[in-house]
Amino acid sequence: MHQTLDDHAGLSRQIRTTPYVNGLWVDVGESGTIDVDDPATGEIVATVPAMSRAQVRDAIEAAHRALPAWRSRSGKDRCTVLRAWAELVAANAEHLARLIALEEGKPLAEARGEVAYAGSFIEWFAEEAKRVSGEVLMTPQASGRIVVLKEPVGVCTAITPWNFPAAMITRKAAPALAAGCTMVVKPAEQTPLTAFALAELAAEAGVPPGVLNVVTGHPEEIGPELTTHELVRKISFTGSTQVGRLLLAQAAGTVKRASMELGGNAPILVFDDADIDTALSGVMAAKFRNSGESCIGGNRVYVQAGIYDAFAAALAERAASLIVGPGLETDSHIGPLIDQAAIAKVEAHIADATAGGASVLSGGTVDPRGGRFFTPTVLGNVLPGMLVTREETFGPVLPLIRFESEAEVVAWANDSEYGLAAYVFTRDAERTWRVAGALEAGMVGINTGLISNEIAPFGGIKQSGLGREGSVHGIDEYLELKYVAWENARGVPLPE
Ligand SMILES: NC(=O)C1=CN([C@@H]2O[C@H](COP(=O)(O)OP(=O)(O)OC[C@H]3O[C@@H](n4cnc5c(N)ncnc54)[C@H](OP(=O)(O)O)[C@@H]3O)[C@@H](O)[C@H]2O)C=CC1
Ligand SMILES: O=C(O)CCCC(=O)O
Repeated sequence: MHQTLDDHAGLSRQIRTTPYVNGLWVDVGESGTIDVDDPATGEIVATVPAMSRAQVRDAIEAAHRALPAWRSRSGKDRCTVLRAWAELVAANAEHLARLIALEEGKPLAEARGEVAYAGSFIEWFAEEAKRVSGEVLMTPQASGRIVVLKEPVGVCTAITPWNFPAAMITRKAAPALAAGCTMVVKPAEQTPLTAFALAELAAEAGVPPGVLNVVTGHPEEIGPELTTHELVRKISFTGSTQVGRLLLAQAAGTVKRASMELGGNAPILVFDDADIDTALSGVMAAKFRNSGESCIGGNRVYVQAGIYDAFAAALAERAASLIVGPGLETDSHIGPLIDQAAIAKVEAHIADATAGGASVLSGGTVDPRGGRFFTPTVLGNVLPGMLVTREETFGPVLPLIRFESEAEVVAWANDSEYGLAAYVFTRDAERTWRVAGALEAGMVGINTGLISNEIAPFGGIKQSGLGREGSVHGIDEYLELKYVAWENARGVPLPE
């Protein structure tokens, strides 16, 4: 089924509004429908089928049937298909960006950046498909060899969030397909249209039926099928730590492999010796990218006492200059938040901080536009332990905490069950490596607030997750090692 959207979205293709299973578009959901809205207006822009658990089981079985043919193709052959997918994503970049801006709400410039980011994972893993290589080792005796093979894990499922509707799919699907696995993806219910569009482009690129499937439905109903079906050998999830824990527990029953990209509470440490302009730009980027709706977004900003007052004033000025507006308006810097629950969370964090003595240096309220628009906010004199320093705010609120010593700030930064990203601004090389080593995080940005790219291993420690995505390591999440011990008959020694 096709559905045409209002012209205001400026989409250049017709959009798909139904799940994609085994090469077919599934028109009817046996569990009703799900509305997709434009967070800028609250208007329903599409209604998509909610599949039943049995329909999702069919998708898993289709992925299982597609596996033998896909895994037996050469890495070079899979590379060609993935490369064609990447090229189609690039060719349809503006359409995809507008779709993302429409259903997720992010500013167009950021949506375009996300499409490029999403495409970079497909291109990267297309290349990696050719480089999957094993090992040949000597046995303890001279008469044998150990051959280590890398084989695809098998059928994988992915559950993805709404905040990066394209990139979180390609960061999982591209390495899975490159490795020879097949996949069933369940996108967030707020952003299924981007997922359908990616599936359509994959099909046009030559990804065979059943190799990449997209299902939609109510998570409590279909989630257990994705995490417990015997044929599924791996689950990959990006989202909240709370849901990640639940999925891990469900998957434990059939001992599946798991990759988990979960919540964060990224600290930003700005030392007196920082280059102030670099630090201001870095903090703004780390905090306000995607309107603060990012797991690696700076959640709490520690500023050393010597520069605190001037830094706070400059940040408040920069935040006040950001333009709030619909993602599809080209001059917007901060789009609407995803839903009313997100607004409520932001308000609760601000209320808790101000009740404890923090001051609002900029913003602090729902934007005059109303709806889901929130004014970029800077809070001063925030104290460690306040809600805004403990929980992921996932919104445009930047809390500033004054610190005196390196030891003190490292202890505060590490006082969290999360360990995803951290940022440090300093010009002292010795401090750089000392602090980067001491921070409990999977990723540390030094003098930068932007750390995401396809080349780097993305992932967290502690309760921020398991495994790494992107980089040369990302494909290993979809490969099993098999070792074959080979002995010469009668133990005849082999030549060196
Ligand atoms: N680490 C990250 O990248 C992200 C972190 N978050 C954090 O989580 C908070 C809440 O956001 P939210 O969107 O609710 O995040 P969730 O973790 O609830 O959602 C992420 C994905 O998990 C799915 N899901 C939710 N519950 C289940 C379930 N029981 N079984 C199977 N799948 C499930 C969602 O489906 P559905 O959409 O259908 O509910 C969605 O596809 C945010 O404020 C933020 O703090 C959110 C998004 C990304
Ligand atoms: O916030 C997230 O859900 C993780 C994606 C962010 C990124 O890759 O930069």
